[in-house]
Amino acid sequence: MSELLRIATAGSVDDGKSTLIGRLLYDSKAIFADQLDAVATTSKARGSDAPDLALLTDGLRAEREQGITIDVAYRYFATPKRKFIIADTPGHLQYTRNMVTGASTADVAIILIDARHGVLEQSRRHAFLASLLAIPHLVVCINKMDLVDFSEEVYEEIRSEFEQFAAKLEVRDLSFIPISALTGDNVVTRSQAMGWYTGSALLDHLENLHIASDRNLIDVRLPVQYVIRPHQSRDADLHDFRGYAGTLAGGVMKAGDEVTVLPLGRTTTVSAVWGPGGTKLEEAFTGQAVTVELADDIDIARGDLICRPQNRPFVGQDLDAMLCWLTEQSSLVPGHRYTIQHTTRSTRAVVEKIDYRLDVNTLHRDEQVDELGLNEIGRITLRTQQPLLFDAYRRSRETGSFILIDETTNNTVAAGMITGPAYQHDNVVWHDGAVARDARPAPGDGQGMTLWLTGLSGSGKSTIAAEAERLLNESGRAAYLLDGDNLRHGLNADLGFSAGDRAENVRRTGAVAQILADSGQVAIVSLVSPDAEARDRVRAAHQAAGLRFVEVFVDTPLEVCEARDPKGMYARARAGEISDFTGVDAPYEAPARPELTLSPADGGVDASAALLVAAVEQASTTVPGTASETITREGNEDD
Ligand SMILES: Nc1ncnc2c1ncn2[C@@H]1O[C@H](COP(=O)(O)OS(=O)(=O)O)[C@@H](OP(=O)(O)O)[C@H]1O
Ligand SMILES: Nc1ncnc2c1ncn2[C@@H]1O[C@H](COP(=O)(O)OP(=O)(O)O)[C@@H](O)[C@H]1O
Repeated sequence: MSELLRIATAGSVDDGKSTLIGRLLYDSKAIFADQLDAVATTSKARGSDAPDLALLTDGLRAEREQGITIDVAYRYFATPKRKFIIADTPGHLQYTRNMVTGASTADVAIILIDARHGVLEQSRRHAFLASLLAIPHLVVCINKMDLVDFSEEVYEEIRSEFEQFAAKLEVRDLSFIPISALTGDNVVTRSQAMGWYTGSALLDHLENLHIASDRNLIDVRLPVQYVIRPHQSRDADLHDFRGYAGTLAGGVMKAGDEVTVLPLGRTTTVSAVWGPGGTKLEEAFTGQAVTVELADDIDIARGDLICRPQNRPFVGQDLDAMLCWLTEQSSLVPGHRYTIQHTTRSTRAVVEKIDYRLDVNTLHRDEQVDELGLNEIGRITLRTQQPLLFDAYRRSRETGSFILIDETTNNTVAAGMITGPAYQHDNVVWHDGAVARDARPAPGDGQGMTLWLTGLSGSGKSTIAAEAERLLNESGRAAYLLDGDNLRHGLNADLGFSAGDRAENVRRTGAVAQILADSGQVAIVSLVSPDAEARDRVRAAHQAAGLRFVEVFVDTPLEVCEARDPKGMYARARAGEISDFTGVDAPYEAPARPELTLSPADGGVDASAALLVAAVEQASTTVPGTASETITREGNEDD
């Protein structure tokens, strides 16, 4: 089955959007002969020999002009390689609203720029929206190249200006193609007139865009849409059937999986997964409609969510979100009550405050606002009557988005993208405690410190750290393991694996470790933490607070980690199912001067854990807050 690509187009009619869509349909022979004839006839009647391809989408435009029922029109076409859906969002003023509604499921956004005019305000707006909506791929088509003599300089100038702006946004994959939708240059076939351009034509680019790894296969999320109860079926075989139906919003689910049902929090096992038409599935993936059976009878209702016990969404009533206001009939006013529709759950919500309104052209934040009007985007704090089960939109577009409905008109008035749970962090002041560090009845000898294990996934950090934690506690020394995977289920559940998120992961974990160390315990951190500078910042913070910090490099070669592959992650990364995987397509910076380096040559988990315990003993003799020296190994002083 060829993979479907959802495309959102951005650009006004003048930029050549209709012509481009028409050209894609025409040159890929995706339109019907009678439509072609009609276009040829109309074009001739208007005195043109060449077919006016914009006419192909004119029918849609006419429909739109009559009313506002169709804001976004979808065009389907296919090539032997792939099927495509283009969401054709009309330009003009309604643009923001239409893009927010039409593009939220898009795999790729095409932004059109008129080569004669260069990067305009609206180009920046389109790029911002694509990034806000977390559309994974962005293709900037610099159109009408024929009108600038196919000039490479013009192309390069626009490209560099756009790149500068995009650098301020979170855009993962950005490409540029010089085209002429009118003449067809670089749309379906490579242009003869632009020999200097070595990339592929647009259709080729779209056909080969790698989207499998954009899907979230990690976070299992099944919002329950229907409960199929026993005795509801007249079919005797199905008499005892109790199933939970919905669309898998993330992850992979299969029989035998341990799952937790939220908000109740009961844990059970999946006993079967059914697909549409009652076919039993080996495995179900993100986006598939499924019905699951569970081993235990649990009271589950529409709006509940099935996830993995160790990987849960946020549960809460207070959330921060970016909100786009979609109607001109009213404005968003804090304090007003709406119905919020989030996955399969709907409840009441009050927008508590507008933190700022964002000027999508300049990215300027205006904090002095008390309402949001049509097409305006703002960051808001919202409180719901019932708790929602949500993720940050960056992590999951399905469990991270919602709409607001006006209860009096029943109209959708806003679309929202959740940034995370809302915390009350205004006006916070640090309080010094009344207990001095050395006055604490600390467990063990009270010599708190942080042991920071860094290394590739599969290097053995968690295994060695867990064993060291056991040994230390057994010997009466309070040690607590902060494992990266585990923290990502709670404290760091809103973080992904971008460089920025990893740095934040390290910062937060460092802060928690510091608290534990301050309390007299040994905080053992096991985190890939690939960025040397981020680790150094944690070290500096410890030293500034007069605490010991011991950096341990778990130096297991990539080949060994990959051969171990304890969670099958490397295989998935190599298959392109996971992107930005450390060691595969994301960097790892080894520590320059770690206090201790562990390697498989040490002789196994026990030996490595013993070295860690020895490191704790040795570090305890150093002056806290000073740069620690390399840990010497017993009987192996040269190491
Ligand atoms: N893209 C990518 N890159 C690296 N690791 C990934 C990724 N996606 C998921 N995982 C799994 O998450 C674990 C690493 O999380 P960390 O919090 O330690 O990572 S980091 O310090 O923020 O880089 C790591 O667990 P460990 O194998 O225990 O290290 C992986 O299993
Ligand atoms: N010398 C060793 N040190 C640590 N782990 C080892 C060693 N030899 C084999 N292993 C195995 O390698 C795997 C390491 O996985 P894990 O501890 O989860 O790594 P990480 O936390 O760094 O991702 C475990 O399955 C562990 O049993």
